[in-house]
Amino acid sequence: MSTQHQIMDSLALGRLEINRPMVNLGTCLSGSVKEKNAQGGSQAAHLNGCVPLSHQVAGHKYGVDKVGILQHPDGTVLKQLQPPPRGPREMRFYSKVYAEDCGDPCLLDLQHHLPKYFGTWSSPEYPNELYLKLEDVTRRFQKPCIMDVKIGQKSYDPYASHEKRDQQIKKYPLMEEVGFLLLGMRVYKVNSDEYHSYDQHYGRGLLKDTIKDGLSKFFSNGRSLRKDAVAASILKVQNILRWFEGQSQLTFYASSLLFVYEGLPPPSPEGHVFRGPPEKTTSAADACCEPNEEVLEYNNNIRVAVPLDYSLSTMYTMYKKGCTRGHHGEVTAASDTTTGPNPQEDNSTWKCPGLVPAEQPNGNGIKAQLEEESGVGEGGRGEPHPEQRVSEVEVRMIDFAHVFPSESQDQGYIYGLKHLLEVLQQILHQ
Ligand SMILES: Nc1ncnc2c1ncn2[C@@H]1O[C@H](COP(=O)(O)OP(=O)(O)OP(=O)(O)O)[C@@H](O)[C@H]1O
Ligand SMILES: O=P(O)(O)O[C@@H]1[C@H](O)[C@H](O)[C@@H](OP(=O)(O)O)[C@H](OP(=O)(O)O)[C@H]1O
Repeated sequence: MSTQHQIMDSLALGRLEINRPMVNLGTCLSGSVKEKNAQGGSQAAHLNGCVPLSHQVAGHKYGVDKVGILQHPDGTVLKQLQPPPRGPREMRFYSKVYAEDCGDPCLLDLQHHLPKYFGTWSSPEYPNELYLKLEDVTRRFQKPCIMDVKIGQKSYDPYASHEKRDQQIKKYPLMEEVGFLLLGMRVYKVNSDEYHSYDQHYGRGLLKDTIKDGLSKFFSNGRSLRKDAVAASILKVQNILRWFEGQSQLTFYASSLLFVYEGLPPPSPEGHVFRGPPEKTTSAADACCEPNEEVLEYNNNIRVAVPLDYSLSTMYTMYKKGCTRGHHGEVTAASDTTTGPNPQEDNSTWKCPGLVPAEQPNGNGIKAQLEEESGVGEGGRGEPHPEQRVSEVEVRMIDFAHVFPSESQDQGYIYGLKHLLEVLQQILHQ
């Protein structure tokens, strides 16, 4: 039996091993940084029940013999640990933030902006090949529109070789000035029922004066500019900025924000929701123009009864009024059931790493846990209750292969966030 089949087999039998991560971020983050070296190749192309992440919009460096990121039907993704030092560093970052005994309010607050972490996973056949088991941020969306934006003025860390530094600078010389880079996106077009994909080259081609238009493609569904999604994204990014302005213990390089919003249009007055035929995808080098798009202002999914002449600022204010201040002072949509769990309210379920209770060795409990929190019932991608639809935007921080301890604010990341917010505001008010 091939190794791949062995892994598939063990998954089918539910023989998953959830490993308790080694929690020692301090050592890892401050430890010596070795050059990236090759890890033993992974033989698994598909793990049973898992599929390669169809919506992966960035991060294709794994090569042919690597699994990369897999989507599990329980509402999680498995991210293969990258070769050292990146993979272990990312693992220890998650382990620290989600540590069971974590009492640091700053890190507890950070959990709200990250995918939930369920520890590491490996197959019995390949116990040395580790995967990070993470919440699939797109899981509750029917037609997820996804964008990956790398944040910061430097996309290389202080330990990077000259070669690596040059490689990164050459890829996007404007990083220092712009503070962010669009790595990729996938946009659902309601008029054609297709996804348009934009790869890293699209983002690298954006200059200062074209960034706004470049970014607004993410919110253009072929029929309208989704200002509701822009406004909701702004609120989420502002929360992240607030977190960064309040912390001086971590510095992030080459880390991303993952944006997701529901691409399906809101239900018709009769309550019908257009789901469209099965997905089609086009690569959209040529899909950058949206002729005759009108700017409609509608809530993503809730039908908001508003007079036609409502100004955008009124809409935006209305949107904001649907928001409350969360437990940690963060702003969340009133019906937002998707932000991370409040560890102080629920000590039993989300107590940090290792995370998957022993009695759920195949991780099946994760699905129920995620569903319970998102209010999505059996099927995972079912129709959410109308009241939940206002919050159907996610902005989460991902990719922590280059996170280091610090003693000052992360100015590079803050700069990037502020500029990104400026551009989003411009899109909102255009
Ligand atoms: N938790 C998640 N939920 C849903 N999708 C995810 C999640 N994490 C990652 N992805 C998808 O996978 C892509 C790559 O993720 P990530 O940046 O973590 O991988 P990477 O291999 O480290 O990438 P890079 O080569 O850019 O460093 C993202 O752009 C996104 O499309
Ligand atoms: O967008 P591309 O062209 O795929 O470029 C990759 C991207 O910048 C990754 O973020 C980076 O990994 P890190 O962020 O972890 O450095 C990787 O470095 P690598 O070539 O050294 O793997 C680059 O190749």
